[in-house]
Amino acid sequence: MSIVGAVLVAPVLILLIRWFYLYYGFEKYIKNIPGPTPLPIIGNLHQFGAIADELTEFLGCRKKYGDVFKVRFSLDVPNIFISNRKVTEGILKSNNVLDKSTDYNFFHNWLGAGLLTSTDEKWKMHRKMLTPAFHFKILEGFVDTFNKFGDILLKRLGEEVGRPSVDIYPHIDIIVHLRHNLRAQEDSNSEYVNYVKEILRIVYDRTSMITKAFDLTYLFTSDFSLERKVLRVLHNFTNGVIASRKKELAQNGADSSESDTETEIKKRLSFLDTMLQYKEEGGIISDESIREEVDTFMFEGHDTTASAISFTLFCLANNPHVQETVIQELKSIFGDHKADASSHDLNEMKYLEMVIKESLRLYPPVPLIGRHILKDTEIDGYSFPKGVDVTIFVHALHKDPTVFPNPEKFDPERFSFENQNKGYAYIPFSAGPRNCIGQKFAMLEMKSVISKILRNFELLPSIPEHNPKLTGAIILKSQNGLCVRLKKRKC
Ligand code: HEM
Repeated sequence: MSIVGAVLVAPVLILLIRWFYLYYGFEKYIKNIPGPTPLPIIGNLHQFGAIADELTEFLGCRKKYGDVFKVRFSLDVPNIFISNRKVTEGILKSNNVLDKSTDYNFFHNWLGAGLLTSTDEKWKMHRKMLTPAFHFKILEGFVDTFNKFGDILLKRLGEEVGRPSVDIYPHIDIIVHLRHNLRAQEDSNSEYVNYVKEILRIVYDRTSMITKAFDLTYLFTSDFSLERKVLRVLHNFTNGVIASRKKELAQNGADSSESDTETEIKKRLSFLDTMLQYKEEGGIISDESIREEVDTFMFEGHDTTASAISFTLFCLANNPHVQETVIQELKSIFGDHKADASSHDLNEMKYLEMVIKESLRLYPPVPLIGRHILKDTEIDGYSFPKGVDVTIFVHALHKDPTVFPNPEKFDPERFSFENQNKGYAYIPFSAGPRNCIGQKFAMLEMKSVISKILRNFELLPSIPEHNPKLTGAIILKSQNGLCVRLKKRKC
């Protein structure tokens, strides 16, 4: 063999040896777990990467192999998919399984080690520091802001009245983003929003496409340079938000009397203030860490909430009896008054909360949650050896017919007062120590936006009938939009 031939063959041989070594190393512990047969080096990437809709493929595996199955996406580690409630509980409750799975590494260039992606002491410290920013009393302060942006949304939706079919998602998406981000409001094309979409697409592709999954081959794709450009814009943007807030605090002080606009900025960024004050008082947190948290919250707080609101509106449009019951509840709270909802009013919307919960069951905005196993772990007869990734397959977990009879049916009564406790069979906000820090905030915002829309518009099924095509392994979306019809409500 020539020297050139040897140079080309040697790396492939090394990769093959490494793959077989790791494959058999893990396989002896997880051979009782079924799954599709992998190919050397690329594992099962060829089976998932080539199709646009991984979620459907995973559901296919769930059907074929059961509620615990294995897949190999990466060069090194198997990924065990779980939609079994007992095993889910064992994983999410464990203090030994707090690290995120290998896939989350693709977020690092953007989010660094923010709350979603960080581990160990840094995560513990930041979680403790940021938890007070989500106290009920602080959240109450956001209600006026929700109302203000709800009014902008009503104006936009008013222009769609009478059309046979309106995709509701882009309207909700833009309002949720704008509400979180003052500077995006100044940018009518919302460059920031578009760049967030682009980075999510890049991260998603990296989790599923052979050419993009490996660092070495990724270097030669067009996404490599695009990602750098997108990150420059996103990080500059966030740094700008932080710098202007720092300046305001320096000029006015946190407690100084403020104009309406200033108060609003402060409310919207109160978790940022928490970090800036912590630093001011001598706490150790770098500017880079603050930036990572702001990016993390902007991501976690937007796309999830926009997805949840849009799917709930779609469910309401297609379930007129449920919509009517929500309207009766709203009438009992507001009577004939046109006033905006207060935080007390939002807390009274018990049936609407059941509706939102049922929508989060059928359409969980985070359909997959990943963890990395750091210590050999045994749960309910399954071995999870150190080094494997596990994925809690929330989308499938939520359709367990033993907990949710007739699981495809939209039925808010499943969450009535006496039916509240679903344990680990229902986890739209995850559960255990790494659950969603923003869940109460999200529920308040969802109730505010949805009740405002329903008080002004009747939601009807679109013409022609619309069937969403679910997609998205990071955030659940519909490939063909979420279409409804809007009619001005007379009451
Ligand atoms: C309907 C809306 C929302 C849903 C369904 C949702 C769901 C989730 C889920 C499933 C996780 C766990 C992710 C994982 O382990 O990979 C999570 C974590 C997180 N969420 Fe949410 N979320 C929502 C809204 C929000 C909002 C509004 C915020 C902030 C304002 C937020 C901030 C976070 C953060 C920072 C984490 C990481 C927590 C940690 O690891 O300590 N989320 N969320």
